[in-house]
Amino acid sequence: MPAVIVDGLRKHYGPVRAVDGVSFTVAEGEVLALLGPNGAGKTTTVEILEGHRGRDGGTVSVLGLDPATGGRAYRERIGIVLQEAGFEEEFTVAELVRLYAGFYPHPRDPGEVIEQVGLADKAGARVRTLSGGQKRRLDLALGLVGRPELLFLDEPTTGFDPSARHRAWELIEGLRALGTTILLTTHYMDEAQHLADRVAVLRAGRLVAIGAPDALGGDGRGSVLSFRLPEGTAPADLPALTGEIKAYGEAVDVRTRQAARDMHTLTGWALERGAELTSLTLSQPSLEDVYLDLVEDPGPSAEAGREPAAVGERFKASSGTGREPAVGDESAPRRSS
Ligand SMILES: Nc1ncnc2c1ncn2[C@@H]1O[C@H](COP(=O)(O)OP(=O)(O)OP(=O)(O)O)[C@@H](O)[C@H]1O
Repeated sequence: MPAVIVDGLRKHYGPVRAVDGVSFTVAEGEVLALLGPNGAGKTTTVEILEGHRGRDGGTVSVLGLDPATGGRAYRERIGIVLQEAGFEEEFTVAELVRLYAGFYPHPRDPGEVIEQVGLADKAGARVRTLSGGQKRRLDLALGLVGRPELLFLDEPTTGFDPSARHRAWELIEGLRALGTTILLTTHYMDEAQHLADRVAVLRAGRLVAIGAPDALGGDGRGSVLSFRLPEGTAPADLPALTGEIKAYGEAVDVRTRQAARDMHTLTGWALERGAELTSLTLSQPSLEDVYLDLVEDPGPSAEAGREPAAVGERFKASSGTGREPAVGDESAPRRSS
């Protein structure tokens, strides 16, 4: 049985359809990354799964329980790392991690967790003296200490320096290796690519694609033909290609589904001119390219009533709106924002 089953989930705030009929599953031990622009509905979805927001429709099962009614038994089995945690500032790091450990029946060793997140030298420091990135690491420690079966990570490395980010990734990979199911939100495509077994892309409250990071978009992704313009030529001089041409100064990218044909046209054109095509490469679009296609493409009218794109389909989306979330206030253990 999947660790998470979400079916037809809906949450509306007046006219705003924050989550508008979203369905997906997360397998036991899987890492799923929820992606989407600001206001797409990621936090709302995650907070419903955490049991911190109510829903207006649909069914949700997490670890076999309904988060809305699972109570303490449910909260003891999950870990939550929030985007912006409010801390008990006068505690020391060690005191706070120990305090949280006390909320759970089978906690990890607080000292070990502090070490794992790289705060050993700050164990005795008061929380208010920590830097922003160090507070985020403390967040992570508090999410881990209860030995959760399922961990929710809301933008877990925002504000981390590059080495702290890699350390956090290693930590998350370690948890995955131990069989922890992880649902994370992130705006970093490299993070999703690195950590996630699958990514789900939300846009304006709807799921527009779900699949492995390398397969998102499937055959529909096409290829990217990249080269530098030969000297003395402009993009306007290029021959007609089947793919879409984008020039960035002298660098040109062609997104194409007919790579052989476009490559042939292009190299023929260069040969005729006695020109060289330097840095000519053929590659797959990055997760970021595919993501931007998904969230930037046409207006909302194009997606009404659409099902999430199966891998291999063309999918469309446009960006969501900004948000001012009012975080639900039910239930401990959870820090207030
Ligand atoms: N408590 C609330 N009251 C009213 N509208 C809300 C509330 N919470 C969220 N919304 C709206 O719901 C939509 C989805 O917001 P949500 O916070 O889920 O987006 P998100 O994908 O997490 O965004 P971000 O990347 O900025 O964190 C937005 O339009 C937001 O303004």
